[in-house]
Amino acid sequence: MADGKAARREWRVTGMDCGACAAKVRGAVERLPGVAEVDVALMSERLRLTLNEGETSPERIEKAVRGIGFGISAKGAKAEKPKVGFVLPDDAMPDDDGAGPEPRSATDAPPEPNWYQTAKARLVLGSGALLATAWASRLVLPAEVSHWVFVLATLIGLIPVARRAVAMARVGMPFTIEMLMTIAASGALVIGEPEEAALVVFLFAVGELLEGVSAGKARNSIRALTKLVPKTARLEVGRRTREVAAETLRVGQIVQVRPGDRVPCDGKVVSGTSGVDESPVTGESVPRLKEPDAEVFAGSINTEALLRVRVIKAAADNTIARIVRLVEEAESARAPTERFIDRFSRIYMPAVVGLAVLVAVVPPLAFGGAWDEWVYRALALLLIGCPCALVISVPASITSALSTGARNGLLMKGGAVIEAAARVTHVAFDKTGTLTHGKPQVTDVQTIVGDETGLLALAAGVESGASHPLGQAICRAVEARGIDPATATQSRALPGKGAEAVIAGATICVGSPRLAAERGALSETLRAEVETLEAQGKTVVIVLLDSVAQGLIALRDEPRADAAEAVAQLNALGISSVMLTGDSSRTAFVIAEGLGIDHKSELMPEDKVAAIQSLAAEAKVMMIGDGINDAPALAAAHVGVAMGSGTDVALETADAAILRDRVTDVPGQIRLARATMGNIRQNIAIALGLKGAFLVTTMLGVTGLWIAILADTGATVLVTLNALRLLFFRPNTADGLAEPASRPTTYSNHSLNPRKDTI
Ligand SMILES: Nc1ncnc2c1ncn2[C@@H]1O[C@H](COP(=O)(O)OP(=O)(O)OP(=O)(O)O)[C@@H](O)[C@H]1O
Ligand SMILES: [Zn+2]
Repeated sequence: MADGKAARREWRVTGMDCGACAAKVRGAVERLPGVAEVDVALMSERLRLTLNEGETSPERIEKAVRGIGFGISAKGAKAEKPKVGFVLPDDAMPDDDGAGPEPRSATDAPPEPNWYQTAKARLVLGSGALLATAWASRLVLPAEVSHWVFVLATLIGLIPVARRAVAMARVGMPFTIEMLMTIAASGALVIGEPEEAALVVFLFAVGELLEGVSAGKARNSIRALTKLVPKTARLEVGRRTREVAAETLRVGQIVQVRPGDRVPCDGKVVSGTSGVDESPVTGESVPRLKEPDAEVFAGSINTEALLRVRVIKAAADNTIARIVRLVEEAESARAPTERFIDRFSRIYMPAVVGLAVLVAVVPPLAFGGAWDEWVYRALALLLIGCPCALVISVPASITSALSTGARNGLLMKGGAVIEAAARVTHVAFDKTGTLTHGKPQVTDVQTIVGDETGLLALAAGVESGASHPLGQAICRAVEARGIDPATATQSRALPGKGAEAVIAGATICVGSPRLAAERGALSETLRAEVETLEAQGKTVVIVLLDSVAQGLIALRDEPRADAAEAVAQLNALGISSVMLTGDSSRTAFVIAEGLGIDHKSELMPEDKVAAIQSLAAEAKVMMIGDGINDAPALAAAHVGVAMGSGTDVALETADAAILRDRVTDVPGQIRLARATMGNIRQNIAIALGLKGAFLVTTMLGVTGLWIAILADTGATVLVTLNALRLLFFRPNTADGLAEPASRPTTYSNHSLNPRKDTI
């Protein structure tokens, strides 16, 4: 076994355009001894692995990656350029990382170079120019001379490809696209078809270039987000302000944001009131009113008045940086379909090579066919076998979808999550903070023993410091009435039931009617009172002193304005929804009726997990919660979605997140996922369809070599363009790109909450 210690290492890898490239990088290093947990991220151009340096040196890793044609540099060093071919002297390579040291994180990685500045573009231009020269030479020069110009054009395009093919064969990947190309083009030279060979090589280079364009587009549209954070900030120093680099801001410092400026950091408003447009972070373009104590995000725009903001996050941890990092990481999490296609191409490529050998050899030997003709057809078959379009079909769509999602405040952690979300049949909502605002208001106070002030002081004493929304609401109401909370000791939460503390030697408990009943404190009159309030959709808590009811407090948490609309939209998508709550069944019933949703009530926290598990056993379940209290339930669902505004959301705990406080983003996310899967299906159909058609025409001898590669390049173009359509998908309009809109079905809509149209 390994001696020495294994350490996690990270490099930046340049020149990767598609899933196939990433797979090559992975393949090249995976087989080296002492290498484990290889993770290649295409969008963030990152290679991470665990390395036992006793067995393989970091230099060996770098050499392996360079050998197959990519640039690699250890994090912290200057990135180096991918080596593509000898047409391109090193100094002609795009200087894509500017001067200076490697950026600290992926989020401030250099901008994507324009497609025409890339090495691949130069290769296309170079071999295209030679091809044109060769054609022109045919008009003026003798045939033998122009023959050699075509040979030269072929070699110039082919040599870099062949070198990569050999390097990959040496690390155990003999059946690559590059190898197919190399065999086909050199075979064409051997049988005396240099013109076709040159054209094939040229078209292949065009195809590679186009892949790069698609990857760059999606990468850019994510990175554009980080550009929204201003470079400088107006830092308060004493009574003056000084312009400093936004990156250097430290937590606790105060910055001034003038109207029209972008906020330079995640922070808390210290003074000033102004509308702030948060669209870069949440996708929500209606400005939000920010008052002292409100949180603001880096990148949002102050629209009205001067705000003074205290920095609460360092630049690298601000919400926008976290979103970009998440999306970049999501992109390296591969979808099941993608893995299937990988496996498929692994069988498919050797199969194509085998078939090509048979086609070349069997007809001439067995049936006396002409060698020339059948070798030619075999070479064409090799090119048809080129799985470029197929290989990029899934990642191209997923990358576009992740990008569109991020711009609309919908985050999904990778292809697997998108696939699962597209298949969801049931959505379970947590009630508090998800379907409702999560800010309950005290509506009624009734006493049994003593007066209202005394009752509220006891309740607030127990709840002070409580994190439960009901507890906080009680404290707020008590403070608003100018009542001092009683001094409590030994406070503790009774999860799913209430809270308890000791006040003046007595045990005071604030909790659900069920808890009161368990302690034998729920009299008939009290029960009737509770039922009346619950029938109005209110949550009732009872204050107990040593198990004797002192009175009750009723609170009401308003459903979000678009909650009913969201349920209706889910219905229209053919998805059933259910509300899960710890609240009493009567309260839950009233609220659920208003929203047109099923419900399960009086659930203890562990019951919620069990409810999800039993649902998940027979259906595809998405669970929506706040991501903090609901982490176990979110984890039990097929897709766990955290919902909340910006920094509130526990982005890291869920599979997906919704950054706006909009319930209708739940159907929006499902629509985006379905559109993405539809797009992927179209791409696979395009790729395989074109291959199939040209397989037939090639075998019949109707089409030849360059048509075969043109079909592959053409399919790559179509697949790329089709995937880019997803960048324009609007998740919140019912008629998506790929999925037909269906009529909203009617649902029962009772008294309490008439459905409001918010769209
Ligand atoms: N701190 C508390 N103070 C008073 N009552 C509480 C407290 N915590 C829980 N309860 C009581 O227990 C019930 C269930 O609480 P739980 O936290 O499981 O659900 P919830 O968060 O209120 O609602 P949901 O399940 O919809 O998010 C509440 O309705 C309330 O009656
Ligand atoms: Zn590629």
